[in-house]
Amino acid sequence: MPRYAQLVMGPAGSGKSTYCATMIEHCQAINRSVQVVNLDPAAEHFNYPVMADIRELIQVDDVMEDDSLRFGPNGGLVFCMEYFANNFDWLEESLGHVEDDYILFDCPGQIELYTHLPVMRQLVEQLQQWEFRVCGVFLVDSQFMVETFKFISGVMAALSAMVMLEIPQVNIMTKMDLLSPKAKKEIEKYLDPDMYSMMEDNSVGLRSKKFRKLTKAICGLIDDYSMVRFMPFDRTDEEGINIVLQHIDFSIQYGEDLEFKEPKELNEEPSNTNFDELFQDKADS
Ligand SMILES: Nc1nc2c(ncn2[C@@H]2O[C@H](COP(=O)(O)OP(=O)(O)OP(=O)(O)O)[C@@H](O)[C@H]2O)c(=O)[nH]1
Ligand SMILES: [Mg+2]
Repeated sequence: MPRYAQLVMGPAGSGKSTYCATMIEHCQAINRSVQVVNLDPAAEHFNYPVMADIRELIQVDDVMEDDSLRFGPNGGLVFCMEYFANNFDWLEESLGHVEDDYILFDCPGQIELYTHLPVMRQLVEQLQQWEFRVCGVFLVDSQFMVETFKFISGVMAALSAMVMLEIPQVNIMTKMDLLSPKAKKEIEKYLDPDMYSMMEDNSVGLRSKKFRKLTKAICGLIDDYSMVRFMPFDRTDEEGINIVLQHIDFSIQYGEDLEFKEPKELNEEPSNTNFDELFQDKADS
């Protein structure tokens, strides 16, 4: 039986932990069993129950306080993640093996983890060895996406992760609930954008010919990978959350091997099933 995982990635503060908490709530509501593993050794608090927490293995504060290491917060985090990569047996033990596992991994926000450090790739390979089908979920804050150049840099970050990890990836624009109706309209063109026309729109502001050429080359690269699509994520919109989840499920073929389960039978009748009486009461009043 395959197992399923979402690797929830994205820059600092993009909403990864909130995404995990929202997904868990949503899955509980639709009666689906999903667990979260916290992989952020610097996390202080999160609003979801965890199945496993990397801080049981190592914490950034301990690394920073260690006199022989003397790391700052970023170096400390990289050290923790490398330590984690050398101790995957801790994760194996924490995960156990439940049939049809579906696990969200809430990752740290340091962007270098997804662009050039090998840790996340090692994690993906390890998960695949444990029969997980892994989908990358890359989050970008919609607040930063309302201008073309910010958008391009967000896309480049998502693209680096995709090229580095070589797994299916779904890109998500978070915090849609914070946008004004005008900004919401504006952002629609960024969800499924045409990079070239987007560049043309802004080329008046480009400083030099060289800069314009470089931007054009970058837009071409993004277009070639055809991965510029973003899905909007509004944590207050259940239907939208469901669409995102279906999209991710589809990319890892979740549900194809599931066995049909009979719904649980109710043992006793609920107490207020005397509908005749109920309607009669209503009609009388
Ligand atoms: N209104 C709104 N706020 C959000 C949403 N997602 C996240 N936030 C807020 O954004 C801030 C950062 O969210 P987190 O979920 O902690 O982000 P993160 O990516 O886990 O952050 P790091 O783990 O520090 O990298 C918090 O104050 C959240 O309440 C959202 O969809 N809507
Ligand atoms: Mg977080």
